[in-house]
Amino acid sequence: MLDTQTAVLALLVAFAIALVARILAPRSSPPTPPTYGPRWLPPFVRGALAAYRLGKDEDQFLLGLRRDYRTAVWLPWPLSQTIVLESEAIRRVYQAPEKTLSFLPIRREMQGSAFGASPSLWQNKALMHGQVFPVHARGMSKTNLTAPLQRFVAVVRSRIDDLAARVDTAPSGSVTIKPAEWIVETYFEASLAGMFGSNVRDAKGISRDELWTAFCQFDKAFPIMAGGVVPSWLLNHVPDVVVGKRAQDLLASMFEAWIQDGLEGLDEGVVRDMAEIPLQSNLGANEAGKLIIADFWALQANAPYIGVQLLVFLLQAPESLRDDLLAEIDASLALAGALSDGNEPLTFPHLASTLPLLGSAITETLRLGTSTFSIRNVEQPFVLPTTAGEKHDAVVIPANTRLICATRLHHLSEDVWGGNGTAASAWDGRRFADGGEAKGEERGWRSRRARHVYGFGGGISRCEGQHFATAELKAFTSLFLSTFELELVSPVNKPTFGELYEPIELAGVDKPGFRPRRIPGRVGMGAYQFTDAANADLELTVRRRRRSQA
Ligand code: HEM
Repeated sequence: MLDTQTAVLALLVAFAIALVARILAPRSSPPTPPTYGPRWLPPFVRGALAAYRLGKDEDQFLLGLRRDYRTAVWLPWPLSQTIVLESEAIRRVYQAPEKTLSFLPIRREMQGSAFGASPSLWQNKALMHGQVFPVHARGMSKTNLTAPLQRFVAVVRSRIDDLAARVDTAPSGSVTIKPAEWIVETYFEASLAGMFGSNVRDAKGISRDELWTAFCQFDKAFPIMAGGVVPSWLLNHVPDVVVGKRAQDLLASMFEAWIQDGLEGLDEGVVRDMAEIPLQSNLGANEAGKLIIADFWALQANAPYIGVQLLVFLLQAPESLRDDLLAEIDASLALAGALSDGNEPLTFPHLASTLPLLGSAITETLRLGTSTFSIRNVEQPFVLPTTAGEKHDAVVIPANTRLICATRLHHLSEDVWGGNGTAASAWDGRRFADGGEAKGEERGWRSRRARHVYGFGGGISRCEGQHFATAELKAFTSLFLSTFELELVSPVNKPTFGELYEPIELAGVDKPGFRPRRIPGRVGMGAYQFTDAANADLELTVRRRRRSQA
């Protein structure tokens, strides 16, 4: 029989062995994210189901993913990527360096798959990584975009003058315009002149309408060509792609002819620098033309549509916000002074320092008016923390796979944006405007939160055009609002309202708000664009602004 002392000793030894065994035991690595869809279906059916549901209703699909899978989920072929769903996990992705989660190989590949560059250009890693990307990044800095911004503002001023002349000669003193068309066209023309100069169409004799049509056709095909979901053997049979590639050819030949003409009208800048790279590598003017299709597309595919949304939200916002905004704009324009000797006073520093409330409204519009799938190649296994209450405290995304971030979910998160009596889904133009100290807010808290909006994407793939785009939006909106009194013709009681518009809540407004219905299927592509029917329906009454006598 064992005495008590021996028994205690045996227990202590057993405990010590168990402890050592536990310490020495190989740690199990976190599991990979779950796979989308019911277990009993084969993976490709689950993948196809995910693709179908994503295209049908992006928001509903994404919100369902977060409810069912929380941090991340693997979407099988044809999507073949992990989708990251939670805010903290997305932040970790954006913090990761190129060597862990890479983007440059994808950016290079897109030059071929979406913009039509030949393999001799896009597969040339030394040329792309050594010249194209760094030259582009340098060219897109604010200091190198001074002249493009001046040209942009000059075209905006002249289009506003033309509209004002129409208003002045109208017997009623007002005209009704289709704002979605007029605003998009204004941004299109002004930013084209800004970045490419005014003569880009001339060498090939392409009209404004032809260029606009080519852009729309190319842009429609872009998500299919760039998405990498449709296999290449099928791609050239998709009708939108056939039309889009024809438009791509037209754009390439227009840019080619212009480049051969010495880029008439553009003395310097990022577009000229980009065109020089293939020329100096003896790849020819057509290749150079294809390279700058990327700039042309990036310039036009987002900013005009944010411009329309911003105006639609502002014109439905509480009157007090609009009054404060007009006062801010008047002060900014007064400080800038008039155009003198062709010197444009609306410069980057001026626009950045004088329009904080407009800046807040723009950031808020980016929050609710975009959906971006920042994409990465996973170079090394990447661990993501999960949220409280999940079965495991981390998941690992395996190497040699792809992941995308669902920024739309972060933008709709009540945990991040809710509280303060304003729902995350509501548009609040003051959300990022400081001045809440009297309500106990920390100084600068609101403007600091603007960094957490991912309308321009994030991390190593963040939009290189963000400064130019923000300046465009500030310049256009302040000149437009300071010249005219604007009123949206309410579509609310039209029988087609439900079909053409979607509801949106606006902070401080009792009645339901609306915005034009977005194009379905254009998922994760940045700014929402609207259906043609909604664009054609939306109307705006424009009259001269009456300034109150001080
Ligand atoms: C409000 C307007 C704009 C929005 C919402 C926007 C949004 C975006 C987004 C979401 C991305 C991808 C980010 C990611 O994958 O993480 C992107 C990339 C890019 N954008 Fe913009 N953009 C805008 C305006 C512009 C303009 C005006 C230009 C050019 C002047 C431009 C040039 C680019 C370029 C060159 C890239 C690619 C950067 C890269 O591949 O690393 N963008 N933009």
